[in-house]
Amino acid sequence: MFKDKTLLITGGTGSFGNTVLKHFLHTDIGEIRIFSRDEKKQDDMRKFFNNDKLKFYIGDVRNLESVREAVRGVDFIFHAAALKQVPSCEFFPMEAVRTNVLGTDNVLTAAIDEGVSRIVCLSTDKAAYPINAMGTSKAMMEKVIIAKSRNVDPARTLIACTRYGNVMASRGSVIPLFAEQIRAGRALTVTDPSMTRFLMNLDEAVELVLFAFEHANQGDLFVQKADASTVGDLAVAMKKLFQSDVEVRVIGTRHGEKAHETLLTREERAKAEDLGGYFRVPADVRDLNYGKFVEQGEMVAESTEEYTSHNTRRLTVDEIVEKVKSTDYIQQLLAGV
Ligand SMILES: O=c1ccn([C@@H]2O[C@H](COP(=O)(O)OP(=O)(O)O[C@H]3O[C@H](CO)[C@H](O)[C@H](O)[C@H]3O)[C@@H](O)[C@H]2O)c(=O)[nH]1
Repeated sequence: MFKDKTLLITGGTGSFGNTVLKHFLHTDIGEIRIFSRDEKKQDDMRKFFNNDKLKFYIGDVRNLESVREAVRGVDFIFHAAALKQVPSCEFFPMEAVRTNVLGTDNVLTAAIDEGVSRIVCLSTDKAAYPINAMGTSKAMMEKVIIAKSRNVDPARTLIACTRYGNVMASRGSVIPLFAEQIRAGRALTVTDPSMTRFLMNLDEAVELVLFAFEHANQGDLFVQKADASTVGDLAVAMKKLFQSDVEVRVIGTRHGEKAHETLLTREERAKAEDLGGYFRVPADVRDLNYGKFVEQGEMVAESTEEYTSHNTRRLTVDEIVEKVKSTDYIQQLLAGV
């Protein structure tokens, strides 16, 4: 599907963008455009990949004109640009609104006007039953996606969404933090040992986007089934991996944190289609006129449980060690790079 096509990745200098390039740059794809705000990161990538298929656009999803320029002539978009750190969004919620909600609206507006044929947007488990500003802004982003998708012909522009769990070793996340603490011989700062998170690696995150890309109907939301771990077990696994005997110190939860994450709400799971490794949640395509449902009776959702990091399969400490060890970040640390 990608032969000779042009793919735009918003927020493309992040770990997701880099992993997509690892998978795609040497295929028969025509061009990959990286759109982001940071000229330094773009320059590093330009030098690192040194490939004519790769083009760079400086801009900000908050600025529609800059998005329009990058979208011109594009066939497909992976929309990854976001503010995604939970604590910082708690302090600057309007910044999350500007990037995650208004920015997504800009990307979709430009894409629809330009007739981009497929767009996959990246969301997070924190958007399901959100309690923090980051999750709330991503929940609104999902609503913008579905509302936009209702008014566009899928044969011209198809829009889908994916929801991730925690991507292991992503920038600013707990695994690099624990690794640094171990290297410095300091105690591991565990917020709450019983807190759970879905653990995904970057390749799985890209697989999820590609699965959505291939299988989506208009407005669909996709999640990948994933295993989870407690933070306490993650700390034990990191100590085991680095053969360290540093202490573990419990510091209490941070701003806006949930004990457990939800990949599918109960309502979504009731209508989700089980596709083996993935769930597809179709968009609610009813219009605003509920009269016909009242007259003809309404389908009642089955009583299904939500899909959370608490009720999914729990990894053992040894499984966490293996999973964490598979990340490039840890491989490089172990190799002393
Ligand atoms: O010093 C710390 C920091 C974090 N944690 C715990 O480790 C787990 C993971 O924390 P991260 O900061 O790595 O991740 P979050 O769950 O807060 O959010 C992360 O996952 C999101 C997706 O769900 C987004 O990708 C977001 O960018 C990323 O920060 C949490 O239970 C947290 O409480 C600790 O125990 N000690």
